[in-house]
Amino acid sequence: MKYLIKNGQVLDPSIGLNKNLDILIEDGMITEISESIEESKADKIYDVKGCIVAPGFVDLHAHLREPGGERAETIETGAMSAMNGGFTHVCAMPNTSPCMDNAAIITLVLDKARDAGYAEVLPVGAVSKKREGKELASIGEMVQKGIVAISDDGLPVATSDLVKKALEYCIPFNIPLMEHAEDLTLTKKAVMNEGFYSTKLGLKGIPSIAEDIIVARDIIVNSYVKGWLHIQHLSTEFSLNLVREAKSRGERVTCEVTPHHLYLNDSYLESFDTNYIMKPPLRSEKDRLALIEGIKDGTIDAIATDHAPHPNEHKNCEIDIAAFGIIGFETAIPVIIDLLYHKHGIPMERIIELMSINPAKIVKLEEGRIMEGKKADLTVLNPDKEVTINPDYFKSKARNTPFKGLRLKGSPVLTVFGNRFMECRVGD
Ligand SMILES: NC(=O)N[C@@H](CC(=O)O)C(=O)O
Ligand SMILES: [Zn+2]
Ligand SMILES: [Zn+2]
Repeated sequence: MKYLIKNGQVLDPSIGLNKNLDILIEDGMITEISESIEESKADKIYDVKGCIVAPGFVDLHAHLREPGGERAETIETGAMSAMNGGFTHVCAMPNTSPCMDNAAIITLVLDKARDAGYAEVLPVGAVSKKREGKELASIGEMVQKGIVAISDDGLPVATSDLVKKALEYCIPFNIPLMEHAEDLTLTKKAVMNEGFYSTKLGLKGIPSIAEDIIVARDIIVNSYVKGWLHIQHLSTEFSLNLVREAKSRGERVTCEVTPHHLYLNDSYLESFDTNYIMKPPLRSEKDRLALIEGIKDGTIDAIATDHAPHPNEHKNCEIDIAAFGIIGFETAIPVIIDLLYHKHGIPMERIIELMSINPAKIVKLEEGRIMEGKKADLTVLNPDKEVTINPDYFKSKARNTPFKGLRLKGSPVLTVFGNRFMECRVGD
């Protein structure tokens, strides 16, 4: 099959490309890019006038739940949902059951992802065996199978000793240790950010220092061993400053933030809706604005969804027993384009850097350049199309989103990865 993507604004900041161009794709490869390509050359034509054609978006942080959590999501539904949201690559966190802590299970995940044939799945191996925080998992063997990072996500790396060993172990493989920064001694039975709203609502708070203490610990260890630390779902102003300072000292520290921590704050908990419950919790307005500053000044490397599907019964319950986490693939582009591009005037190039170029670099992807002779790896989005988010269109099995019914400006339109094409639909 030959596909022609016509009339899009092709934007690839990594090679300084910003031009209205047509793209011809044959057998999954880009064979021609030029100002006007004859329609007769293609079997199928997508006219994407008014849309941005960007290198495929890469999500550094997602939970696909397989094996073990298939009632919430499978690798197939997760990878399909990712493509419907505009992602061509997603990193799968290892908190499955059994946990992704050995070569055999990494192979299983990759086989299932290949059979599914949607977004490419990049597995992240556990730091410790069974994520118990006692001894290192078989990291070397997992690297051979294709893990792109290690993380005990859902939990912090348990001890300074383990952080040190894990960072040292990763140096020859040149992969990051991805940290879920939460000091568990400070977060027991807590449900939301500690502050004005937790006091007002009478809910037990998760203090911002629970995150900051672990970020500080890890930065100290990382500067000592000269490793590569990546902070996951960073949510506080203080942690952001720690990362900013580490970067200014030339240390190798990268970080991601989620669309929900950029868009929402802890005041939304007044609704008592369990779809506002996640880890880290939605923070104060001051923290949220600091994160937007971090987007503007370059401190933040990537936007990652932390797509965390849960079955309905784990959310349809009292707030203090609800599961933490929300789905994110299919709302990321509308939330980010509406907020960062339209409301904060952040250039589209910077958004593409945060959602494609930088995350692709972190997991060392070769694809993604919009050039003749390269594999087609594209995210097409319409920045001016308004959508009312409607989970009925979602490909994810789960429905735990706080963005249902929200009207947002910006929508994914088409995702292309090789021969895999998906026309996106996330709302009306
Ligand atoms: N973010 C969450 O609230 N939950 C994640 C775990 C995690 O990312 O820490 C999950 O696996 O459900
Ligand atoms: Zn986490
Ligand atoms: Zn996570």
